[in-house]
This record gives sequence, C-alpha cells and structure tokens, in this order.
Amino acid sequence: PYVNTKEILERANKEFYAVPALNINNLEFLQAIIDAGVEEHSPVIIETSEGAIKYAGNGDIKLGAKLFVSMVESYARNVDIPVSLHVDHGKNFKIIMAAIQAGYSSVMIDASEFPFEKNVAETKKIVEIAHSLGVSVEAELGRLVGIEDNVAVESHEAALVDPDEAKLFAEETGVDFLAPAIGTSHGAFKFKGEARLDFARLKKVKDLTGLPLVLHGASSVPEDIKKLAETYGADFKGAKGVPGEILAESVKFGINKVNTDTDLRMAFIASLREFLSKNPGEFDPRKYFKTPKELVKNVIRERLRLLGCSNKA
Ligand SMILES: O=C(COP(=O)(O)O)N(O)CCCCOP(=O)(O)O
Ligand SMILES: [Ca+2]
Ligand code: NA
Ligand SMILES: [Zn+2]
Repeated sequence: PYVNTKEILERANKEFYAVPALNINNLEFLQAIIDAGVEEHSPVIIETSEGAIKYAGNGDIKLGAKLFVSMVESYARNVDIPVSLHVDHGKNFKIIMAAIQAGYSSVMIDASEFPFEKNVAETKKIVEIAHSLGVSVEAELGRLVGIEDNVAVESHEAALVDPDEAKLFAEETGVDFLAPAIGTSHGAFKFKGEARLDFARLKKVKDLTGLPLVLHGASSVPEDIKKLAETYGADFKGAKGVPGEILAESVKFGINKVNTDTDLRMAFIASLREFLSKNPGEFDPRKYFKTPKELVKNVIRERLRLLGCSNKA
C-alpha cells in the first residue's frame, strides 16, 4: 500500500532499524526498488529531488509531481509492502507545494544553508501547510561536508549539526524527521582519507530530540560495482563512500532513514556498460535496461538487509 513516510519511520524509530530512501528519475529505478522491497518483504521510501521532478515533467514541475505520484501510488497499490513518496532537498516553495498538492507522502524543506533562525522560520512555514494536509516533513541542520583530517577543526565544527540547536529546532518547528549533518556528503567522492562519521554528535541529537533521524550522503560506492564499471570503461578514480559497517553503526546511534542515490546510479551504469559491450546488436530498451535493473535491485536488497528492515513490511 501507499503510505505516509512518517508511519514507516515511526516504526523504524521504535524498533531500531533504518529504511533506505531511494532516489528515482525514471521508471526503471522505481521498478527495481519495488521488486527489491517485495523480495525482501520490506518497506521502501521512494524520493525525488527537485531536478528529478523537472526531468520527469520535461520542465513542467506540476506535471512531474503528478507523474511520480501516479506511478508510485499505482505500483504501491499493487504490492503488499508499505511504499511512500518523498521530496528530497526541497528548496523551491513552488515545487514543494506542487508535490504536496499532487499527493506526495512527505517533503523535505532544506533550508540548512541559512542561519538557524531562518531555517526555523522556513521549516515552520512548510510544517504548518504540510501538516494541515496530512503530509509529513523532513528538515536538515548543518551542512554536508566530509570530516577531513587536514581540514581545520573549527570549519567542520561549523558545518556539523549542533545537538543543542537540534533540540530547539525540533521543538520550535514540529518537524517529523531530521537530517543532522555528521560528516557525510553527496556523490561518489565522499572522503579523501578514512571514512569517519561523528557518532557521539549523532547520539546526542537522538537523545535530545527522540525523532527519526536521516542520514544524507549515505551511499557506500561498493568496490565490486566500482570495479565492474571501470572494467567496461568508466573512470571512477578516487570514488569512495560510507562503508557498510559504518552505515550499520549509524543505525545503532539513531539513524532511521538512509538516503541512497549514488549507489543506484553506479550499479545501473556499471551493468549497462557491461551489457552493451557484450550485446552489440541489442537495441530494445526493455532488454538492455533489464540487467542494470536487476543489479540495482540486488544492491537495494543487500542494503535493506544491512539496515535491518527486511521482513519489516
Ligand atoms: O543524500 C542523498 C544521497 O546521497 P548519495 O547517494 O550521493 O550518498 N540524497 O539526498 C540524494 C541526492 C540526490 C541528488 O539529486 P539531483 O542530482 O537530482 O540533485
Ligand atoms: Ca542542505
Ligand atoms: Na530527504
Ligand atoms: Zn541528501
């Protein structure tokens, strides 16, 4: 069934596991996610960035939002696992409103680049509107920067979440789930040195807010996927993600939603490169997208098990 993200995350919060939030831009990744959730008897959270909504709507954001709601809601009605649809990194009020009106389960208002007071004000505005329409809300505190050994301490201190601010933020905004910056960053090149997240800081945010917490920039960039892509011509030198055991650790300290996009993109392109080089005569997209979809599905199945949400449907 098509459910509200809050329902999925409240149970995860209570039972100490995490649910991956998986980004889509097209039909194929959605199919891979649904299949993974069904095969693992697991809830799944589908999320679309503002760029994805523009992409699907061919520039028309209302059309894009409606298209994603109808695709996700239709697939969700067809399976017996909980599925929700979320706006990732919402910054543009028009896009957030279009998504709420189209029927999204939840929205992120990302005002984390602004000073604390403005982040509170922006978030509060969205929370009031969204809650009046039964839509749940995610917000972010701190900025996504890797904790680099050589970067001066005060600069990454300034970027990471302040746990006391998080408590105040939760109280003042009524936000349903919170993304505390603890040292991750988006994309495939997250760390120059050792991957390190600030778990002490994360635990303080959890203890002070009690909210379901979101880890952004959580892709692992699995070594085998990176190698497969490079074997068939990709140049992913220096790509490094969050190791699986660190993801599992973050769940112990209170992470319940794990945003994952890069790992899906890497799996798809690695498998597509391999398929195309081995099948020079193929030109049916239902054929050349089939094995990439399979690999994305299997990467998601493994992540569902790692985060402890298999068999939680
Ligand atoms: O935190 C994450 C996941 O980050 P990761 O998968 O790169 O680690 N996300 O929020 C996904 C970010 C998606 C960005 O989409 P656009 O390119 O359309 O703007
Ligand atoms: Ca942000
Ligand atoms: Na999000
Ligand atoms: Zn993110």
